[in-house]
Parts: sequence; C-alpha cells; structure tokens
Amino acid sequence: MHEPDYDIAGETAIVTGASQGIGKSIAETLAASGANVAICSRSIDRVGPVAEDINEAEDVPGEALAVECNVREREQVQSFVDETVEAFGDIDVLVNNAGGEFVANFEDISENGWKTIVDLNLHSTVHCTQLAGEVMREGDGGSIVNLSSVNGQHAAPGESHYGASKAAVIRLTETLATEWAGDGIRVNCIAPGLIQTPGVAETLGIQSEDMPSREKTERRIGHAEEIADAVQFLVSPAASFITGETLTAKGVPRAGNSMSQDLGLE
Ligand SMILES: CCCCCCCCC/C=C/C(=O)SCCNC(=O)CCNC(=O)[C@H](O)C(C)(C)COP(=O)(O)OP(=O)(O)OC[C@H]1O[C@@H](n2cnc3c(N)ncnc32)[C@H](O)[C@@H]1OP(=O)(O)O
Ligand SMILES: NC(=O)C1=CN([C@@H]2O[C@H](COP(=O)(O)OP(=O)(O)OC[C@H]3O[C@@H](n4cnc5c(N)ncnc54)[C@H](OP(=O)(O)O)[C@@H]3O)[C@@H](O)[C@H]2O)C=CC1
Repeated sequence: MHEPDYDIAGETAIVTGASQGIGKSIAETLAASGANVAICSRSIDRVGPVAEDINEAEDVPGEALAVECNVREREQVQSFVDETVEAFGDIDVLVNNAGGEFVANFEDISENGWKTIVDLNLHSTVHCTQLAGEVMREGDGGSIVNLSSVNGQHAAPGESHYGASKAAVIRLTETLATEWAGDGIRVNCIAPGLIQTPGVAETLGIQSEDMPSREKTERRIGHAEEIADAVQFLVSPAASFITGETLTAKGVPRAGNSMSQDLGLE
C-alpha cells in the first residue's frame, strides 16, 4: 500500500527570520522532522536562543546553527550560506521567511520607506535564492518555499508597498519553478492570512492569549504552526509533483482579502 513520505531527516534547511513568529515555528518543525536547520535574524542575541532550545531538546533529532544575518545585505547572505555549507555540508531546503511591513497609505510612503519594504520582502528573497540556489543547483537540487501573503494575492488599503512586494514573490516563485525544474529544484509559495506572531501583535495589538485553538474551524486568526506544517509538507517527498504553486492558508474559503475583511477595512 502507498504511504505518503513526509521524511526530511538528514536534510539541511535554511530558514530566514527565525528568531520569532512563523520562521521560528518553521525551524522547530523542520528540526523535529530530523532536518538540520541553519537559521538567521538581524540579531544573534535573538536567534541564538532559538537554536539553543532546538539543540537542547532531547526529542528533536535535527541540529540547529544560528547566524546573525540581515537578509537585505547580499554579502551577509553569502556568509550565512557559506557557514551553513561548512556546518552541514550541503543545502537541500530554503525557506525565505524573513519579511515585514508597516501599514501606511501610498501617499504617505517616502522613497526610502518604499525601498525598505521591497528590499526586505523581495530583494532579500532574491539574494537568498540566488546564493543558496547556487549550492542547491551544484548539488542534488532541493526545495524552496517563499512566504508571500494574502496581501500579495488581493488588494488591501495601506498595503501598496507590501502587497506589491509579496505579489512579486509569487511571480518569482512561478518563474523559478520553470527555470530550475531541470536542476531538480521545486519552488513553491505560501500565502498566509492573518497569523498570530509577535510582529502582528506589534502591528495590530492582537495578543496570544486571545488565540482560539487549532481545532476551531470557524473563522479565526491562525497559529504559526499551521504555516510551519504546510512548509513541512511542501519541502517533503510527499509534495514531489508540486512546484510553482502558491498555497493559500487563511482558514476560510472566502474570495478576496480575508485579512482586510476581518479587520473591517473593506
Ligand atoms: C490587510 C490590512 C492591513 C493590516 C495588516 C496587518 C498586518 C498583518 C500582516 C502582517 C504581515 C507581516 O509581515 S507581520 C510582520 C511584521 N514584522 C515586521 O515588520 C518586523 C520587521 N520590521 C521592521 O524591521 C521594520 O518595521 C521595518 C520598517 C520594516 C524596517 O525597519 P528599518 O529599521 O530598516 O527601517 P526604518 O529606518 O525604521 O524605516 C525605513 C523607512 O520607512 C519609513 N517608515 C517606517 N515606518 C513607517 C510608517 N509606519 N509609516 C510610514 N513610513 C514608515 C521610515 O520613515 C523610513 O523612511 P524615511 O523616513 O524616508 O527615511
Ligand atoms: N503574521 C502574519 O499574519 C503574516 C505574515 N506573513 C509573512 O510571514 C513572514 C513572517 O512573518 P511574522 O512571523 O509575522 O513576522 P515577525 O515580525 O513576527 O518575525 C519576523 C522575523 O524576521 C526577522 N527579520 C526581520 N527583518 C530581517 C532581516 N532584514 N534580516 C533577517 N531577519 C529579519 C525577525 O528577526 P529580528 O527582528 O531578530 O531580525 C523575525 O525573526 C513574513 O515574510 C511576513 O510578511 C505573511 C502573511 C501574514
């Protein structure tokens, strides 16, 4: 009988922006599945403890390496990739998770403000994908997952810079999936709806204690683990025939931008 193969034990995964929120949960999930994870954030004081917790957990087979790396800086990304290969020998999985935004109307976004968000969400993904992708293409191929957003799929007020950058990530995903299929590299994207993270708590003031459980099926804010589980599936052999796709994870089969609808913005 056929059984789905979710096994990624022994693989090496890079996860960017893993000091908190969705990236931290992805790192913990992949490590629990047996992958060695190389994780980064702009501060070793923030990302270091995440790696320590993974390495100290007795029931987590994967190892973790923490590196201070601002993914907006290409040279720092190159060092991060080099340190990963030195520590673990290869790169099989890349999760471009680091990203962020501020909410502002288009007319209130300065040139630097626009560039900051496009740099953070799009150009950082380009840096990591080109530099880690080089290792993957010279090796045995692998799997890349990019974090987009429902704001990259559907418009919302105050999200012009973020939405444009996250929409570009979707098209980059689709294009690379065609270009790198011959190298044995699958490239997919996840578009989350509203997920409870420290970044969202800061932006919207939603606190963790307000969180409904995963079992609840009616409309609710999502858990970081629900995105991590989707990443684990996409990078596993069970998803071997899936590439160039954007998996929307928003908890409700509703057309349009679930996030801005729930926030009462449209
Ligand atoms: C769906 C419906 C909606 C509701 C949507 C609700 C959100 C839910 C979806 C969540 C998506 C997420 O990604 S949640 C994750 C959120 N987490 C993060 O964003 C964490 C990472 N964030 C950051 O590092 C910062 O917030 C970020 C601004 C992006 C980068 O910081 P930096 O220190 O590099 O940049 P700064 O120097 O502070 O600012 C750079 C420029 O941006 C401008 N800038 C900064 N904040 C600004 C602001 N609020 N309004 C205008 N302009 C701003 C500054 O004035 C600067 O321009 P000048 O003055 O011209 O120089
Ligand atoms: N939460 C949500 O509702 C949604 C989130 N997303 C996307 O999911 C991803 C994760 O979001 P979320 O977990 O909420 O975000 P958080 O703000 O909670 O966490 C962001 C993480 O990225 C790191 N980071 C930020 N900037 C950089 C940088 N320049 N270089 C390296 N690391 C960086 C932060 O670490 P540090 O500060 O230590 O550098 C932190 O670990 C983002 O791409 C976001 O756009 C998409 C849709 C919805």
